Amino acid sequence: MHLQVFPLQCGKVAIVTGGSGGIGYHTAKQMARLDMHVIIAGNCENEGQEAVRKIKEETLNEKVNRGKETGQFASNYLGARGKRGTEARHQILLLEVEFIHCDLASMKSIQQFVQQFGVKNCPLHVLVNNAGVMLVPERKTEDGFEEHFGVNYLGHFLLTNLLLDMLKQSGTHSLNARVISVSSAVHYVGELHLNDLQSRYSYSPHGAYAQSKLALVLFTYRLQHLLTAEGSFVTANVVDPGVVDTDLYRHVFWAVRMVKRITSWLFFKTAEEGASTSIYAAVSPELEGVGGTYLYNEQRTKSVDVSYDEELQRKLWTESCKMVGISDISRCL
Ligand SMILES: NC(=O)c1ccc[n+]([C@@H]2O[C@H](COP(=O)([O-])OP(=O)(O)OC[C@H]3O[C@@H](n4cnc5c(N)ncnc54)[C@H](O)[C@@H]3O)[C@@H](O)[C@H]2O)c1
Repeated sequence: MHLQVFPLQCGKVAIVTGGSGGIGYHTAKQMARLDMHVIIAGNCENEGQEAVRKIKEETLNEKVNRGKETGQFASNYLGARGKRGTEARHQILLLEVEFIHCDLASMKSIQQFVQQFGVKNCPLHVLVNNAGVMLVPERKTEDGFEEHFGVNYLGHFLLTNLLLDMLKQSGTHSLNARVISVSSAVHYVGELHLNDLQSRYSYSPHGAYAQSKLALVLFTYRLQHLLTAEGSFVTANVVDPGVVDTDLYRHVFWAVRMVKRITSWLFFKTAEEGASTSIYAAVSPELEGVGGTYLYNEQRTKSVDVSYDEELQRKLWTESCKMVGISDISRCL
């Protein structure tokens, strides 16, 4: 698959949830390649730090070469020998990619993450709501939400709302801040049970996963509606990465996993290919000022009919505000 090349994004800051592995890792890495400052938000410190180390290692040489070409980077930083050179190299390694703990299954952890990020006092240009779980056994998040709904949707709903002011402050007329939420083609068969969002009365892992991904689409369209209404320079789009060979399938029945292992080269995208639409949504100049779209294979396409139901979008938003206890409810309506 052809991966597009995008202009450098120097000075921009991005958060990628679940950036320690799979599609999120390659999204974070590609953004770091484009000179963005990337924060990986994840629920496992070891995996997060390992991802940071790998991204730095893999992107450093490219940056050095690019710097050599312009003659600036190398002389300013890496051209320096001895102690100054070591210090400069160290400084580069400290910058540009970092991990901050954020467990989307815990509202407290999400709030702590936002606080920690806020202390940095830096702008926020791109938020990629990428993290997700699929077909996990029936269980609840720390706050008692069904896990697919809680992690895939509600955690991102809260995170986005808590970061919204920072995104609004960072977006400009010519360079909008962007919110990208990673959904799935499974949303086409999803049903939103407003009277049973927690799947209390009937639970199936497939149904719960599909509902969470449909909720992300409805959320994105409602968010875009609200942002447009108040004239914010922030856009929200939703992405379908396709069928991608990652750890997401670890809870799938073992026989299916065996078949997947044998046939993955035939039917599955690599994680790097799977990240391409998220990156496109995050940085493509073609999408400047464009929001409320469903993107697949770097193209705009239609999501399921019910996702355009504005009444349903509004009801889900209101219900979500109640569930996460956002006090400033006027902002949510
Ligand atoms: N792989 C596919 O075929 C496919 C298809 C459609 C959509 N998606 C979506 O793409 C996104 C990325 O999935 P992937 O395929 O890279 O899977 P993956 O399992 O490799 O990555 C998921 C990431 O989410 C993180 N995560 C899980 N629970 C978390 C929590 N409580 N808090 C914070 N982070 C958490 C994991 O640590 C991991 O980094 C998911 O939203 C998934 O639903 C994937």
